[in-house]
Amino acid sequence: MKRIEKLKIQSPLVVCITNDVVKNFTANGMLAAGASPIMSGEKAEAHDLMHAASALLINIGTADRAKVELMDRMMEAANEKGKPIVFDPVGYGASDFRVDITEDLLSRHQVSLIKGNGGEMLALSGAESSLKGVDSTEQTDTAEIADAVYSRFKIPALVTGKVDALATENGIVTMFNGHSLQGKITGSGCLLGALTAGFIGLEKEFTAEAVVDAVSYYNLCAECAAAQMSRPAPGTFISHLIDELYLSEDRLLQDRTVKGL
Ligand SMILES: Nc1ncnc2c1ncn2[C@@H]1O[C@H](COP(=O)(O)OP(=O)(O)O)[C@@H](O)[C@H]1O
Ligand SMILES: Cc1ncsc1CCOP(=O)(O)O
Repeated sequence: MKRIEKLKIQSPLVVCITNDVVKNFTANGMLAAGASPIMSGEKAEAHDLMHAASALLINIGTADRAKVELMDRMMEAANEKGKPIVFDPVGYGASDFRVDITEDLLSRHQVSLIKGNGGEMLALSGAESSLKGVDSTEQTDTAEIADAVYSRFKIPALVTGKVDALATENGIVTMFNGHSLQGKITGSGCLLGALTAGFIGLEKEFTAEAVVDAVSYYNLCAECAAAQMSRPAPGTFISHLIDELYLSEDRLLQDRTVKGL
């Protein structure tokens, strides 16, 4: 079965421990694409939720001390049950708190994919980075950044931007789809993290193909969304993007532009 069809039929359950800004947008985007999101605020339900789930998303965008405990318990349960984890270090480098919690969680749990924008991921690699809050102003090539993060952690690394890059033990894949309006709505990268967890969850473990399809499908839907609009602008783009995630099918992936897979 093709991957998009499989997502829509199997609807993998993804536990999303994500930030307060994007919860609603993430849930709507996941549902539209065919996945089944569940958000949680209670660590006591970690084992039950991760038993039923196909994957876990951890996004530190509005983490506080209590949420870090929740993330810790969810990651522990996911590792125990062999469920893949996607980790999104939103705003890494913007504060010592974000750096400390990321380093701690990544040192104590096994993660299948780390994903973030250029600024976050360059900082995570240990280099000087330009980040303004949660937004990247980084000009460094995303492929170079992905490679640097992979070299540091030996965990597959996805770096987003105009060009997206995935680094794994097999080298670098670059992906060229997407629309500039994705950079003008909040939660664009966060939703991609959740979708990626759904695509990896379908396969039960990380595969580069699943991540490349997740990124390409999302970005091609964004291109289609913008093409529907007579005056492309952020407000209506959000609705069109959700609609395209719902309406599009596997054949859309024939239009993807990918190098290195
Ligand atoms: N200028 C752009 N052109 C095409 N796609 C983009 C552009 N900026 C961001 N994207 C896409 O938007 C999504 C989010 O990327 P990004 O803006 O880097 O993340 P974040 O929202 O975490 O800062 C990715 O799918 C990426 O490919
Ligand atoms: C604005 C903001 N502040 C904390 S988390 C967040 C959302 C960031 O979402 P994204 O990185 O996907 O644009």
